[in-house]
Amino acid sequence: MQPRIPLYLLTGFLGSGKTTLLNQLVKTSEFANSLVIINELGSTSLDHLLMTHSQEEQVVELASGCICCTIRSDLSKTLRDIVWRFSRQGRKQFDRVLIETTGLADPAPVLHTLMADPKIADQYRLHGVVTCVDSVNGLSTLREHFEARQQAAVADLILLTKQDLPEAMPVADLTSALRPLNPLAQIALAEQGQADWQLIGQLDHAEPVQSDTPLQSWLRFTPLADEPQLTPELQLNAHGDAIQAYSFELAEPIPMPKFELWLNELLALKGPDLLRMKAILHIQGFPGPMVIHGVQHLFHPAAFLTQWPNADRQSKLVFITRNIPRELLAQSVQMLRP
Ligand SMILES: Nc1nc2c(ncn2[C@@H]2O[C@H](COP(=O)(O)OP(=O)(O)OP(=O)(O)O)[C@@H](O)[C@H]2O)c(=O)[nH]1
Repeated sequence: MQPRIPLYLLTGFLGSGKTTLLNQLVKTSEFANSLVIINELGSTSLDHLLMTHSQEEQVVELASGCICCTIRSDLSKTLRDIVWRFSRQGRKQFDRVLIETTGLADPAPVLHTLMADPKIADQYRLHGVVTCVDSVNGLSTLREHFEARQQAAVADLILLTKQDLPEAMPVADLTSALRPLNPLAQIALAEQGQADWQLIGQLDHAEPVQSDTPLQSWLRFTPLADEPQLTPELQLNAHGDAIQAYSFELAEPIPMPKFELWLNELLALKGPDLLRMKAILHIQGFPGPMVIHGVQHLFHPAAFLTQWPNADRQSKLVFITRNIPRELLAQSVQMLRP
C-alpha cells in the first residue's frame, strides 16, 4: 500500500493572515514540495496571484464558491485528480498538500469530507488544522461570526497573527478567551507569516498514538472550569450558537459493552454538534488505555496503548461542542460507569 499523503488544512477568518503564513510556510524545507489548494470566494482569485510559490503549477485553484458548502465535491475531486495530474513518469511531484479555506468557511464539514470520503481517506492522511487568529480584530470577529468560532474550535494549532501591531491584544488575554472554545489546541504566534514551523510539522491529527508525539502532549488535559471567570470583553459566545468545551474524568474502569453503547447513543443523538472529541479511557481488562478521537460523528479507529503514559489511571474525556448543555454530557458520561 502507498503511504498516504500528509494533508493540512489552513483556516482563519478573512484577513487573519492565512496567505501570508502560507507564503512563508512553502519556503521552508519541510513544506517546499507541497501542493497548495486555494479556495477563494468570488470570481477573481486574488490568493492565487498572491501565492509566491516557486512552482506556479503547484498551486491548484478551486472554482469560486466556498469549499464548506457548494463545492465540497469539487474538493474531493481535486484531491483525487491531483495525484495523477501532478505526476511525471509515474512519480508524483509533491509530498504534502496544504488546503487554504476561504475566511468564511465552516471547517467542520470540510474536515468531514476529508475524513469520510473513503477514496480521500485512503490516499490522504489529515495531519492537522491550523487556524490563524488576528490579534487586533480577532476577538470581535470571533464574537460576531460563528464560522470564526468553529475555525478556532476545530484547530489543532491556533496561530495568533499581527502581534507586532501596537493595537494587538495581549497574548495572555487572547489565550484566555480562546481556551473555553478549544482547550486542546496549541496556541502560538505567527508574525508576518513567520512561525515555529516545527509546530506545524509535528501535527498529527489523525493517528496521534502512532506518531512520536508523546501521548501526554497529544491529550493535553487541563480540567476546565465549568464557567470560566472571564471579563465580558473576553467572552466569545455572546450570540447564542454557543461553542463550549467540557472535560470529564472517571475513576472506575469502563466495561467495553457500556462504552460501545454509550458512543453509539451519543453520536446518534448529538453527532453533528460534537465538533471535536478526544478521550483516553480506562477499559476493563486492558493493560493500557484506549484512545479515541473524533470530529462530529466520525471517529478514527480506537487505539489501544500497551501501557499507561503515567501513574494516573483515570479516564479523561474532552468534548468541544456546539449548543450542548454541560448537564446533558455529564449525564451521558455517567452511562460509562460499571
Ligand atoms: N502587521 C502584520 N500584518 C500582517 C500579519 N499577518 C498578515 N498581515 C497582513 O494582514 C493582511 C491580510 O493578510 P492575508 O495573509 O492576506 O490574510 P488572509 O487570511 O489570507 O485573508 P483572506 O484571503 O481575506 O481570508 C495583509 O495585508 C497582510 O500583510 C502580521 O503578523 N503582522
